Amino acid sequence: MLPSRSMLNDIDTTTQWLLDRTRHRPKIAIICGSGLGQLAEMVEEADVFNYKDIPNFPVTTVVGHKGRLLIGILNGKCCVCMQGRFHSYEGHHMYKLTFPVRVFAKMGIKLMFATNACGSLNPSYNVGDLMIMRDHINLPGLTGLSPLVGLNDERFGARFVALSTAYERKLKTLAKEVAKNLGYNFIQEGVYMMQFGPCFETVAECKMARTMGADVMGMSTVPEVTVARQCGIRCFGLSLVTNKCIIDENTDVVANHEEVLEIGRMRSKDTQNLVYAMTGALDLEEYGVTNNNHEKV
Ligand SMILES: O=P(O)(O)O[C@H]1O[C@H](CO)[C@@H](O)[C@H]1O
Ligand code: HPA
Repeated sequence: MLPSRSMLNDIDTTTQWLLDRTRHRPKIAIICGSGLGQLAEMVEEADVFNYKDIPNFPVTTVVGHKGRLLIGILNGKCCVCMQGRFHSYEGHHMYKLTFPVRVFAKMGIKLMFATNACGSLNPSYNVGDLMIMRDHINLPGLTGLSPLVGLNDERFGARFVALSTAYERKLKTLAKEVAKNLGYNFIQEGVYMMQFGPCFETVAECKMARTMGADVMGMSTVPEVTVARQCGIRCFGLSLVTNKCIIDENTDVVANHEEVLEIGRMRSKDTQNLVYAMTGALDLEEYGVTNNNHEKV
């Protein structure tokens, strides 16, 4: 279903509903990927909302995605954190699965950190590596499935959105500095390819993706970043390599979601520490935040 005028009005309703129920005024949004939900537990003084209680919010159906929104303080910065995201393969229209991002824009969010689990295509990557997203390839988008298809509400941004600057350069640099200070020797920087899911890729698809320039494959993040960029939100993407994509027809090893969650748990603390340190190091004034009050006035 394409967005209608009334669906666009739902954004205002949901934003106001949340702002009426929290004293916080977040400037940073964080989205937790599969198995990475523990990140949300670091948010202090949190007002917590179950997705099912938030008007117009979709609900999560995937194991490893808890379905809670937390609004509070992370390392001195006011954040909203999605403990669990929505995926197109769950049956959500791209417009609906990115609904929270538009709500965030209305709330005044300036920066978005999106995390995800992914399979690696790049032979030099290892399971457990964290990849800073340099860029993405939007396979569904290139074949006509974009969250920006349909009615465009100019309040959120332009009809035609430039994505050559999808991932903020300053945030990539900051991530590398912070990772170095933390002594991480498992940091990569590369290109994430989104496929629609929910099937893991065939061998031929992996070979195609590698040829096209992808370092990792996943089934999320790109719609959220697309909408965030339309709204002028600066984005940072972090992918945890939870498995290697299978590029050999003669093996019986197969990808599976349990392994994805297990590696997520294994790297949970390291991912948390990186996001925590980055958040603390951010100078929000550089991102147009002049009033850094945490609370409503
Ligand atoms: O992208 P996130 O939400 O981290 O989840 C990844 O893990 C799931 C597959 O195991 C897929 O949903 C894939 O996109
Ligand atoms: N492919 C697609 N999505 C994924 C993978 C994968 O191998 N691992 C985790 N999410």
